[in-house]
Amino acid sequence: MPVEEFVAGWISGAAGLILGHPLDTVKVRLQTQNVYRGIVDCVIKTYQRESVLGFFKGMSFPICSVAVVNSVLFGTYSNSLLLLSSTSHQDRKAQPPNYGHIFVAGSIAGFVQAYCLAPFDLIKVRLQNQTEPRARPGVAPSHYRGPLHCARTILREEGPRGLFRGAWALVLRDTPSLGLYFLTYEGLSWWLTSDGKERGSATMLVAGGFAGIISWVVATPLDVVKARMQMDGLKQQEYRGLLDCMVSSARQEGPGVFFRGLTLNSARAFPVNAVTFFSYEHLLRFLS
Ligand SMILES: CN(C)C(=N)NCCC[C@H](N)C(=O)O
Repeated sequence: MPVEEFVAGWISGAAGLILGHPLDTVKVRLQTQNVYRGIVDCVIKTYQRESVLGFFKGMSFPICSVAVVNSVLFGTYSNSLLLLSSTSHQDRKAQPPNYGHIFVAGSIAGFVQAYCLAPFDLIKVRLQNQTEPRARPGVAPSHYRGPLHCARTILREEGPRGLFRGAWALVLRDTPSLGLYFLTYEGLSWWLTSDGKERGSATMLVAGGFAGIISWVVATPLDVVKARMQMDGLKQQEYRGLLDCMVSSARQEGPGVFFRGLTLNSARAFPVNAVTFFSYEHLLRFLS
């Protein structure tokens, strides 16, 4: 089992995460809170109330967990592809990719990583949604004082299952969208690289960026449902399940609700995933 795929996945994921977190915070708030008139309004209110630090709420935990999550994603993808096509990362560069195998391996990786990601993502979303300014004397503290306090509080208030709120929506979001993610990356990389040549840095950046945009466009409707399910239960429980969340969100806010955060998801997807694939490929070359 190629260990370097796991290591490269971890480091590249951390690089992408730091780059995209501020936009991710704005997106999560727009998807779950009906108090903003749009992206600019949310950015201004966040800055005024919480300063620039508000955009980085909930980032420390994903920086640690990305080690697990991204190495599981890239490691499972690469090893599933190895099983399906019996070719290593090096051999695959010399022959045309089998797109069916790539989609299936990406979907398996998406399914597996969604389960690892679920509790970390839930904690990130809960912390990102705390709009109180930093704790000061005389100002009421936030419900959660940090990632570990958040995990402990969820366990106490909602039980162990509380940590997996929204996990099904996450699995449904990531299984097909990650199949598409790797399919787009491999397809574009193959198309942009002349026969017999090594994949170039510009190719990695462009293919990674478009893989991010296409997969996030497809993933956004379930991303909205996932974020709402994850916030459900904090005050009271509003939804009876995934389907109920979809139906009542559409009834109350119209079908457009499923595209909330689409612009931000697409805007952050290009740089985040360009950097992720670029560092992943270069780290793999360096490690193997
Ligand atoms: C559509 N989805 C869920 C994905 N493409 N996921 C994989 C890329 C994740 C990357 N850290 C990002 O946040 O874009």
